[in-house]
Amino acid sequence: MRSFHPSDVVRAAEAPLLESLPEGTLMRRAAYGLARVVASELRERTGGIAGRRVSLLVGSGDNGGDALWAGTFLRRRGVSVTALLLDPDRAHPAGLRALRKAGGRIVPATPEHLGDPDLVLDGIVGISGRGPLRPAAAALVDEITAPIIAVDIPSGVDPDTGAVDGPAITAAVTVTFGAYKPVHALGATRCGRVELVDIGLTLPEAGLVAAEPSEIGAIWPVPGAEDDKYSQGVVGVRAGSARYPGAGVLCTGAAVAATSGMVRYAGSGASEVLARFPEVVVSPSVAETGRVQAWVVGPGAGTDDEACANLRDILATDLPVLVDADGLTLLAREPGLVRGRSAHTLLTPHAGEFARLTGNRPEPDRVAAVRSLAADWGVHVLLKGRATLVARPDGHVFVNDAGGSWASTAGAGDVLAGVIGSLLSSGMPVDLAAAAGARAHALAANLAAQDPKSPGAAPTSASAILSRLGDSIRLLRTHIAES
Ligand SMILES: NC(=O)C1=CN([C@@H]2O[C@H](COP(=O)(O)OP(=O)(O)OC[C@H]3O[C@@H](n4cnc5c(N)ncnc54)[C@H](O)[C@@H]3O)[C@@H](O)[C@H]2O)[C@@H](O)CC1
Ligand SMILES: [K+]
Repeated sequence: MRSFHPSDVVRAAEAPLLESLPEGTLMRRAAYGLARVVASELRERTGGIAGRRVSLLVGSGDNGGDALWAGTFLRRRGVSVTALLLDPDRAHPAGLRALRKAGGRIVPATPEHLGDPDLVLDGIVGISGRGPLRPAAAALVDEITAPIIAVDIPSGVDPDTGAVDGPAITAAVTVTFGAYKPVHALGATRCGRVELVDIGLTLPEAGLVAAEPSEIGAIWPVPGAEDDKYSQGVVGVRAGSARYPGAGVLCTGAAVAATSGMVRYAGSGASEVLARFPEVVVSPSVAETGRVQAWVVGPGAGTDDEACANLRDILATDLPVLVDADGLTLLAREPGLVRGRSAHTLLTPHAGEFARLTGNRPEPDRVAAVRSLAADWGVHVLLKGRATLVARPDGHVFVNDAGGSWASTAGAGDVLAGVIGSLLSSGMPVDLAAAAGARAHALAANLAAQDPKSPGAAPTSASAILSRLGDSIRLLRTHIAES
């Protein structure tokens, strides 16, 4: 698992080292690692290091100090370094002295001093930064055409929430120190590739984690020698309606593709489902559906009296239940249906549905928002987005950065619900089922946007995502062999 630690935890972990090590050691350790990444980027991008040009954007804190020290180390490798000071009176004194001694140029942060660098280091603010870039920094950043390497975090992006509320850095690479911070998962599009430099911190267990592909591949259920169609889990899908028959087809099809267990469908779209997936066992109603080990209820299922009665009946079982889409709209009116359940419930809202459930949109602190709903209602919550979050009632959160936004298309949520429902029926713990499903779904969407016969990517569709689920799961499972 990759762990993400908020800034107060990182600061607390730094404190004993700052006490015990000679002054400046920790910063030089960080800056040395940073300089190595910068050097290798220079080599990769320009074919060499000596004689290349690097500009440093230097703010008023230790983040600027890191940049100045990295500039000092780069000078020693023959790089031409210019430090642009945003707040000359408050720039890190020891870092300034060191860079000056090493032959770096030190100038005020104005556009005419930017020059034509090969790379720019963003040392404007680190984990103590709050809010967007201030106007002078924003104006300077606007002029930059060279790739930016962010020091610790991309400035202007909130380190703990990844929220952006105005001008901010978009980096090609982010070099972080001691620990990954939440921004590296929640604001991944601003960070580019993230490199971690170990500075020897001892950290507590994290409350925000991301599963590695190999870990998901390793837990994905596949049939064993003793398995039959029932032993692998049977999922019931109550999705689709006369108005939205496609939701039933997509959700059920995804459940079929995700595991080898059996899929039962209950609802008015049975003939459409059967026409596309003859392996599904259909019945016209929830009451007539045979035994299942988990339910998915809600995608395109409507909000009429019958849909409401079905939701009640399904939630009255002692089985894990995933509630999505129309099911969430109904729940918003009657949260009592899930609050008292003894079995697990997983709610899978997008931001708008989240607002319907809680009265507030989840931004800007999506992690806090999802934790609060999970704890309040005693449920698991999967909040959809570029970074999908899965919160347990105890506050533990999985994050999955989709690595692309191709899944932002109609019906993609129905596919996600089917995948996770299938994993739930296999007996997988709810948070892992949700995290694994989110990962496989995002990967399938990225695959669907690509074409092996031509480079690049193009918009895709829920049906195409469904058709690439098998490839996605195969890819996740091959990571087991690789790692
Ligand atoms: N403490 C240490 O020894 C180490 C700290 N490290 C670096 O230190 C950073 C944290 O440094 P600091 O706590 O000094 O603070 P920062 O450098 O993150 O921020 C400096 C100051 O910027 C101001 N500021 C806040 N928001 C701003 C904004 N939007 N625009 C402009 N200015 C703003 C504030 O006055 C803040 O105190 C880390 O991110 C990391 O880069 C690393 O060198 C590792 C070791
Ligand atoms: K920074």
